[in-house]
Amino acid sequence: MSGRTASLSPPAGAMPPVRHPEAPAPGELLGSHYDQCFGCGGAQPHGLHLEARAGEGVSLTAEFRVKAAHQGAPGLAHGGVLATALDETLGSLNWLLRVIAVTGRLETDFVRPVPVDTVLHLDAHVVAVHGRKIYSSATGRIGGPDGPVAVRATALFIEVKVDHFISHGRDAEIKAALADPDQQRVARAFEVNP
Ligand SMILES: CCCCC/C=C\C/C=C\C/C=C\C/C=C\CCCC(=O)SCCNC(=O)CCNC(=O)[C@H](O)C(C)(C)COP(=O)(O)OP(=O)(O)OC[C@H]1O[C@@H](n2cnc3c(N)ncnc32)[C@H](O)[C@@H]1OP(=O)(O)O
Repeated sequence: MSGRTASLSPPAGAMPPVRHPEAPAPGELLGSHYDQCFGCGGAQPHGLHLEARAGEGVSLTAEFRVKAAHQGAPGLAHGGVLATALDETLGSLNWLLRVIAVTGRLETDFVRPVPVDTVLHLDAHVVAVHGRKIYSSATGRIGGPDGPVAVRATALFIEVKVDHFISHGRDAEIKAALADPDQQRVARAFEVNP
C-alpha cells in the first residue's frame, strides 16, 4: 500500500482557497486549457465541449449537453461520461487558483438518470487547500440551474508542475501544444503566476 489517505475530507490545517487576483472575473468564460481535451477542447470532435464560467470566490458553473454519442443505456447518458463532465468542471477550478493540478481521486454519486439532449447544469467550488492537495466538490442538475440534482462529486486534485505533462505526454502532442500560441500563453501564465 502507498499509505495514501482515501479521505476526501480536508485534513486539520487545510486552508480556505484563495482566488488568484488575475483569475477571470465572475461571469467570464474560462476557455479551454487544451484544444484537444476530451472535456473542453473545441477542436476535439469526440469531446464534451464543456464550457465553464467563473463564479464568485473559487467557484464556477458549466453546462454540458448530453448527445446521442454519450449514451450508456438507451436514451440515457453513460455514467462515465457524466463523471468526465464532473472531472473537467472540477479541474477547471484550479485555473481560478492559477495552479496546474491533476485529478488524484474522484468520487461520484449518480442520483438520477440523465436523458440524451438534456443540459447538465454544473456548479463547482474548491473547499480547501492543503499543501499540493486541492479539495473540491461539484453538483450537476437537470431541467435548469435550480433543477433536481442528477450527479454529485467530490475530488482531490494534486498540484503538479508543467514538467508533469512534458515528461509523461506523447512527443507529437507536446510539440503541437507548444507550437500553439494559445497553449504557450497558458503554460507561460502558469509559470509566471505560481
Ligand atoms: C507541454 C505544453 C503544456 C500544455 C499543458 C496544457 C494544459 C495544462 C494545464 C492544465 C491541465 C490540467 C488539468 C486540466 C483540467 C481538467 C481535466 C481533468 C483532470 C484530469 O483528468 S487529470 C488526468 C487524470 N489524472 C492523472 O493522470 C494523475 C495521475 N497520477 C499522477 O500523476 C501522480 O500520482 C500524482 C501527480 C497525482 C501524484 O504523484 P506525486 O509523485 O507528484 O505526488 P505524491 O504521490 O507524493 O502525492 C502528493 C500528495 O497527494 C496525495 N495523493 C496523491 N495521489 C492521491 C490519490 N490518488 N488519493 C489520495 N491521495 C493522493 C499523497 O498521499 C500525498 O499526500 P501527502 O503530501 O499528505 O503525503
